[in-house]
Formats: sequence, C-alpha cells, structure tokens
Amino acid sequence: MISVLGAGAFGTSLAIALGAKGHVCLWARDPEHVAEMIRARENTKRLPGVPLPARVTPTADLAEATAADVLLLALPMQKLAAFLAGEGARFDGKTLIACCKGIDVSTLSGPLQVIAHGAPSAKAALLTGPSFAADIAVGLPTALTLACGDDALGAALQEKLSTPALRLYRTTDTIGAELGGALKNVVAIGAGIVIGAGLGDSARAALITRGFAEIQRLAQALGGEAETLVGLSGHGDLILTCTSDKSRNFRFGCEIGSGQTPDSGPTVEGAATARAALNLSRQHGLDLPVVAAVVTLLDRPEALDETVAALLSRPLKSE
Ligand SMILES: NC(=O)C1=CN([C@@H]2O[C@H](COP(=O)(O)OP(=O)(O)OC[C@H]3O[C@@H](n4cnc5c(N)ncnc54)[C@H](O)[C@@H]3O)[C@@H](O)[C@H]2O)C=CC1
Ligand SMILES: O=C(CO)COP(=O)(O)O
Repeated sequence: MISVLGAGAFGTSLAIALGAKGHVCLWARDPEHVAEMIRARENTKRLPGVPLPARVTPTADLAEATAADVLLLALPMQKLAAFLAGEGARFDGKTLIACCKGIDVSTLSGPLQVIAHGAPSAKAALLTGPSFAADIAVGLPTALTLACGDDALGAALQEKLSTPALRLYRTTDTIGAELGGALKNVVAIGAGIVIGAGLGDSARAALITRGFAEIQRLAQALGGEAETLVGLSGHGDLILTCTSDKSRNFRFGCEIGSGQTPDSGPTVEGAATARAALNLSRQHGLDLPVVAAVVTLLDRPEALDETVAALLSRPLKSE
C-alpha cells in the first residue's frame, strides 16, 4: 500500500492519481479536515472540485498511514525536518518519497538530506518536476522525475507510481533533481516580479535564462549533473513555473512587482529557499545576482527600481 502524508493540493492530487491504481491512504494532521474529506469525498479546502476515488482513504491516524511501506511526504519543505523529528522511529525501514521542493533554511539541506537526518534508517527518494496539482488531479498528461540514489529502488518506485497519464522518468542524480526543483521557484518569483512591474516578456525571458545559469552554477558546485538540470526537474519545471499564472511562486512575485502586499497564506516555497540559496552561494563563493535580487525584494519591495537598475548595470560579459 501507498500512503500520502500531507493533504495539501499536491498530496491530494497524487492520492487521486494513484487511487486509480490501488488503495491509497491520505493523511492530514487535522481530524476536522479529514472528517470533511470523508463526508464530501473531496478535499474542498485544498483541491476543490475533484472527487476522491473510492480507493483513497483519508485518515488523521498517523499509525494507520505509516503502516504502508511507501510513504509520499507532501508537506512544505520548511516543515519537513520538524515533522520527521517529531515522529522518530515510525519511519524505520520505510521508503520515504519527498514531494516537496526547496532548501531547508536553517540547515541549508535539501529534502533527501533532511530525511537522511530525521529518518536515518528509511530509504529515500524524491518526486519532482513540472506539474500543477490541479492538472494531475484531473488526469492531464504530466511527466515527473523520480530521483533515487539506489537505481534498483528507483526503478521499482518508477513502476509503482507511474500511471497512463503520470509518466515518471528516473535519475540517480538526487542533488541535481533537488536543486533544480528548489531553485526554479526562486527564479519564478523573479519572473513574477518582472511581469508584475510591467518590464515585459523579453525581460522575463532574459531573467529566466540568466536565472537558469545561476541554477546550473549552484547545483553543479554542489555536485548536481548538467544533464539533470536541463531535464524535467530543472529546465522543465522552470518553464512551467515562470510562465503560468497557476504558479503560486510566480503570482507572489507578480504581487511584489506590482506594488501589492503579497498574500502570505499560500505555500510559496521560493521565498525561504531564496534566502537558503543565497547563503549557500556565499559559502561556495558563487555570484548569484538574480537570487540576490529576489532576496532584496522580499525584504524591501520598495527597492524595485534600484534593484532592476543594479542588475542592468552589471559589467557586460560573455554568455
Ligand atoms: N501544488 C502543486 O501544484 C505542487 C506542489 N509541489 C510541492 O509540494 C509541496 C506541498 O505543496 P502543496 O501541497 O501545494 O501545499 P499546500 O499548501 O496545498 O498544502 C500543504 C499541506 O501541508 C500541511 N502541513 C503543513 N505543515 C504541516 C506539518 N507540520 N505537519 C503536517 N502537515 C502539515 C498543511 O496542512 C497542508 O495540508 C511543496 O513543496 C510544493 O512545492 C510540487 C509540485 C506541484
Ligand atoms: O512546483 C510546481 C509546479 O511544478 C508548483 O508551483 P507553485 O508552487 O509555484 O504553485
């Protein structure tokens, strides 16, 4: 059996997709939320309008959910470490698949390092790549990356989690997959700022491209492979997130760029990850001007004009 821990938009969409293949347990920490999902057969709070298949069982009982061998962790990145620390030995011997995108801001670790620390005897993998929960939930075609250091386990998980509409590609480059997925959200905030500020589509294309160069620079310095970064989990997800109004990171950036106070309610992974990425770049002596500009504007949105001017006045150089 498979369980999904975290009944947000993404966890629910994965439970719906996998519920077409077999039994899936969907765990949420709030019993009232679970009762509502059982009553409505829908996650009206996070993914309204899509019925839960009969084989999806919502539960607030973590013991019931963790009876499964394969557990998909669909929590926000900044909550993952505390969640694992609180549940300790429950995950011994389990296969944990991180479904979150980001870098833990206090330890500067990606999701797999966080799992290795919080659940050291679990086997770990990462599910990432370009996909909106709303698309997966209604069965639109989607291709994701399953990253696992153990290729035999990765192949078994690829088979287990693929459906006719949800195609998983696999890699053993977990660092490249983690960092591509984490950093594209930072660039998406930047792309949103550009559009929100009315700087135009050409400027957005420039920012995406230079942002991608920064993703490659940092990820490769940390051991990620170039091939992974041009794949689904890097370039693929960058395209999706920087060009769609469905992206929360992109919309958050648009709000900053247009002078609004951004809505702090939705999960916007790129905000904390921008700070983590900037700290990592300093540790490694790397120059990441797009990431640095996003951090500046998270702290001081009123500095938009001077931040854009500073980016545009950088020394001219070869591409
Ligand atoms: N929504 C999407 O289209 C996609 C999201 N993702 C990633 O999935 C991860 C989760 O995002 P969403 O599901 O969209 O967010 P969401 O905001 O819809 O849901 C997050 C869920 O986590 C739960 N949660 C938060 N802290 C918790 C804790 N300490 N213990 C237990 N549960 C907790 C919340 O109650 C909520 O149900 C993020 O890293 C995101 O980048 C990845 C691909 C697509
Ligand atoms: O990760 C995603 C698309 O692949 C979802 O993007 P947002 O978190 O910006 O909504």
